[in-house]
Amino acid sequence: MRPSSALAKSLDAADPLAPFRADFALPEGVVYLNGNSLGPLPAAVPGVMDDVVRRQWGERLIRAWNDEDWWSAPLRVGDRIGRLIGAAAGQTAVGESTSVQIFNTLVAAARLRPGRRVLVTEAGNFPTDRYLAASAARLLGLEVVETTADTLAAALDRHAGEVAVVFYPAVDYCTGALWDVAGITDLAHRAGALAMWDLSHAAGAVPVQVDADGVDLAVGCTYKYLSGGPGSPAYVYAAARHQAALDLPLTGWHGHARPFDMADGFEPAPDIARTRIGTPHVLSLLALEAALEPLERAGVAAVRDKSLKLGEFFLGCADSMLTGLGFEVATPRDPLRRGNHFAVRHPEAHAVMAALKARGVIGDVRSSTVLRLCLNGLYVSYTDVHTAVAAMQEVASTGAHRAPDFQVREVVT
Ligand SMILES: Cc1ncc(COP(=O)(O)O)c(C=O)c1O
Ligand SMILES: Nc1c(O)cccc1C(=O)C[C@H](N)C(=O)O
Repeated sequence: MRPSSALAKSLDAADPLAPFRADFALPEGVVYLNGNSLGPLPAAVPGVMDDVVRRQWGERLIRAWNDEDWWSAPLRVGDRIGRLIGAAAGQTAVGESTSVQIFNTLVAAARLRPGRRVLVTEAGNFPTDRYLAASAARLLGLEVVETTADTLAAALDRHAGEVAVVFYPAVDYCTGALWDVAGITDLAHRAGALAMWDLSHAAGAVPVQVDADGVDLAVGCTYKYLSGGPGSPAYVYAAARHQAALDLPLTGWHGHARPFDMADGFEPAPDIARTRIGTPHVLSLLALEAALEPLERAGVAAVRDKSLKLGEFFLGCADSMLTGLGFEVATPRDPLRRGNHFAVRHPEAHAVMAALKARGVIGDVRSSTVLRLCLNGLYVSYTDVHTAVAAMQEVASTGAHRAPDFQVREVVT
């Protein structure tokens, strides 16, 4: 059937996840397709934060570390995120920023393979991942080799016996391509290397099975598909088999085996707690904890199923409404090879996105010509998708984006 607003309406009426939209405080008149950058505010979070700030902090004061169990929050919330990425309990902790966790975990990963001098990363990895891989390599005297999924096997052969870690993103932040976590992890292992993954664009969006896939280490941010809020703390996964040997460069007191002994020397906790560093960002951490509930209730598999259906509907709309208007879908069409956002090239992407935002359709732009549109099945509707594509058609066919207002590039794109 030809994609239309009527079809969108009927698909919405039959959508079992439609009620989950009410779990998010989305403003009226906004089509929010930027959950791959900042997930929307879950409706329950303001009430929880009011309690955390006024009662827990305001009234319980320092006692809240025990009474409200602030102390255990990094591992408690870690286990909840662990369930979303296929990790059994005791292997995931929350805290610090994604960048800090990437550096800390990557150095520790390389230290698990002493004598190996190569760190393999993915050429299109998010900039912070590449910058930090380069810095970790400088610190450890390693060489960084950038590969793509197509060139990885050859690079591992070329550097046989030398590769310490293969560090890949599960979903490409720009194109939305989904990498084969199990297959690449296996390749890394066959080369004697460890596999470390950045799950930022995958966790909560696509089914990830870190334990079943034999992943060694992983990190990810929580403000995208987990809706933890701007700057919410990242998570680190360390497979149980590696924890006792994990030599992390940032040895803060929260990762000590007995933090309140205030001992002279650092003795790492025997388990995942050693990945803790300093005092967690408690307010953000507790906002994140409250934010996870709708996704947990819906289940990642159901969200993924709907997101893929939204994707098919989007492709149908794009094929029938955007042809000849300068747009080109850059994300793989194969559902097995795409994550949860679409990359659509347009030579005037910044101006087009500015015009779309003026019409209430919010996405973002990367690599100057790529519009990113995130179709998160948890709260995006078929009608949203149709509205967005209709706005793209209207803007590009009328040249509305060429208005002077839309020629100014914003600081955050
Ligand atoms: C793949 C990936 N890694 C890391 C980050 C960000 O790291 P941080 O939260 O430290 O800014 C992002 C997004 O900003 C990302 O997309
Ligand atoms: N982390 C962000 C930020 O601090 C400001 C604005 C956007 C972001 C993002 O999350 C960008 C995102 N990781 C990306 O895929 O481009």
